[in-house]
Amino acid sequence: MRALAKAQEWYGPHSSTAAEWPADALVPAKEGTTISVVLPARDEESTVGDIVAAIRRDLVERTPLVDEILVVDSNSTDATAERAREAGARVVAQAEVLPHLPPLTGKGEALWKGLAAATGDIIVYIDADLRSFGAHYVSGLVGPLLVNRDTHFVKATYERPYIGSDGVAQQGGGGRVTELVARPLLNMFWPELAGFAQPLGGEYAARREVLEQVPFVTEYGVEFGLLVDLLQLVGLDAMAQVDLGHRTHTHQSIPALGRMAGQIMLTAWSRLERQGRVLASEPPAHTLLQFGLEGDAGLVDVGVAERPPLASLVLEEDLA
Ligand SMILES: O=c1ccn([C@@H]2O[C@H](COP(=O)(O)OP(=O)(O)O[C@H]3O[C@H](CO)[C@@H](O)[C@H](O)[C@H]3O)[C@@H](O)[C@H]2O)c(=O)[nH]1
Ligand SMILES: O=C(O)[C@H](O)COP(=O)(O)O
Repeated sequence: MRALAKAQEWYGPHSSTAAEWPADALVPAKEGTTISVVLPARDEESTVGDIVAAIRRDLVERTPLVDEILVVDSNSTDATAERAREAGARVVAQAEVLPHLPPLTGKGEALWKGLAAATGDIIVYIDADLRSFGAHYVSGLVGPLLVNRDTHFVKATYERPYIGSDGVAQQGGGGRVTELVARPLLNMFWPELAGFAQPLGGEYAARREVLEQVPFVTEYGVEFGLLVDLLQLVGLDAMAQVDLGHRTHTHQSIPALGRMAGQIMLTAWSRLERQGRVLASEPPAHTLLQFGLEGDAGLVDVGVAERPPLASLVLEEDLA
């Protein structure tokens, strides 16, 4: 109960809206701090170009807030890399960053490789499948970091509709894994984080030095793992939330969300074990039996791997 009260106390002083952080007012606060926007992208040729072009136009050319736009091409089989490059991003292939390491897959891997390849002091992660992107997403997320040196991590919140195949938007219907899995788990085990309304959202910003000190779970466990690990590393008062308005993106199918849910549950389990809060007599299974519409069934692996804190790797390589 005390932790939940802490979340409630945190909410007011650590919440703001994007309108409070106009890009041009933030430029003087940079004082030499460099900002990289990193977009993980797997087969996002239809959206990535517009997002990159908007950042370039509004936050590089019109207002000099962003120093680098980096797209991590996550094994795309479409024209994602070309579209991103044409729009003005630097593009790196996920497998070609730190190529001496055995490659892993998934979104978390793309984010970790993006951190390794980007140069900025502040890293802003933005999903490349957004259909509602505006430059205020980036300025809103960096605002609290530029203005308050004690803030280390800023997470977005927004209204998330579900847009059906008929194009009709159902208000508040999006974020199904968020509502059915992630938020219940956080409220049960890390109630201090209950004030983060969109814990799974792909838009957040942080100082490089803190991101380099935490592990990155591969696949879709990455956002859940980062929230829990950063809470432990920097504490709730160094974390903030900014309302970016609304967010629409490409929805995944229910079976795909089932796999995402499994990855998030395994991430939560790994953190409970690491924090000494559960003692397992055997590890949880990481396979999921899923059924198709034709009654067909198949096993899928929802196990997640983990990259170590980037700083530990750099240190190891320096010592070698
Ligand atoms: O192997 C992958 C999978 C995804 N992505 C990219 O990551 C972003 C988000 O992925 P998406 O498949 O669209 O995820 P969502 O269904 O939108 O899942 C939500 O919930 C996930 C779990 O927390 C978060 O990782 C997502 O950012 C969040 O939008 C997109 O730009 C993808 O192209 C990769 O780069 N590599
Ligand atoms: O964040 C989530 O819960 C997942 O991305 C699913 O989102 P959706 O229900 O809007 O597709």
